[in-house]
Amino acid sequence: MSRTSGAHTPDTHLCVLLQSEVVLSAFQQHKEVKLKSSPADLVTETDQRVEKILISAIRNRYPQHRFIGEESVAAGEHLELTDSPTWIIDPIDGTVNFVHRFPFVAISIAFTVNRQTQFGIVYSCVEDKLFYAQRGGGAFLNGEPLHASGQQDISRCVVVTEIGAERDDVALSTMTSNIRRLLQLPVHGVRALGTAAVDMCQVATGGADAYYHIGMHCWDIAASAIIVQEAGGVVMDTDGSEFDMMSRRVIAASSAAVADRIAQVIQAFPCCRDDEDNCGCGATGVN
Ligand SMILES: O=P(O)(O)OC(CO)CO
Ligand SMILES: [Mg+2]
Ligand SMILES: [Mg+2]
Repeated sequence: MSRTSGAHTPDTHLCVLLQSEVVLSAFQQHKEVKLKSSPADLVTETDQRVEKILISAIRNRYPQHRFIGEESVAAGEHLELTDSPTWIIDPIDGTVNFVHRFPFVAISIAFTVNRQTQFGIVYSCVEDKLFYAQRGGGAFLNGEPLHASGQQDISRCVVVTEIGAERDDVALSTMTSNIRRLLQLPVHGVRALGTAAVDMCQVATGGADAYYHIGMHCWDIAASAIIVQEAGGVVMDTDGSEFDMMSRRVIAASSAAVADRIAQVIQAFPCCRDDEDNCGCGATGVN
């Protein structure tokens, strides 16, 4: 990468580790909680603060770069992924966990050029686990190489998913029936940690064999998607097509066989793309 469009993971690691101190020091404290799109979509002052500090630190160093940040978008900023160098930031992935002190919360940062992710960093703050991957350079956890399990047989898989923040009937019945369909295959188990970024990183470690979800946003999944790919896993859309971080649909798996099988089994529900304001499907674009 060139000096002007490029950015380097060590700089960003440092930035993320510094901000994790902010997250950890607030973790045990009482938090003022506000609702966003649903009673289960929460934001705290720490989410907003961490995002502001990260963007200002990165902008200082790379003034030409663009940003897509969860809390900036929630505050009304237009969400658009262009060919320009862009940082996609989730300041706290797992805000519900953070509010309840359930110990899985992460800072997630992806960097894209020409809409292609160049590197991704997920720092699981309480666990003190730094996951990262650079395109073509492999995936690592605290400096040690990561490898997906390579499992090919869906009936021997641990599958991770999330309940999500949607509470409408169609989303809830589709989500629960998808879990039921997988359990009936059967799979070995279905898990949910409350943070999509850390869920997907479990696939990169081989601790889980697959993750799927409909309704996450680009900031939840962009960094962990490249971490899964660089660990030898497969990332695709839930309809079996190529992964598109704006589609809000993702399967991350240990192998193409497992990803394909999950795509065959699960059903989708209407969900506006991240980069489409009014798609007309009746579901909200930002939640
Ligand atoms: O806590 P956040 O950033 O809203 O993300 C959630 C999405 O439901 C977990 O991945
Ligand atoms: Mg998130
Ligand atoms: Mg968040």
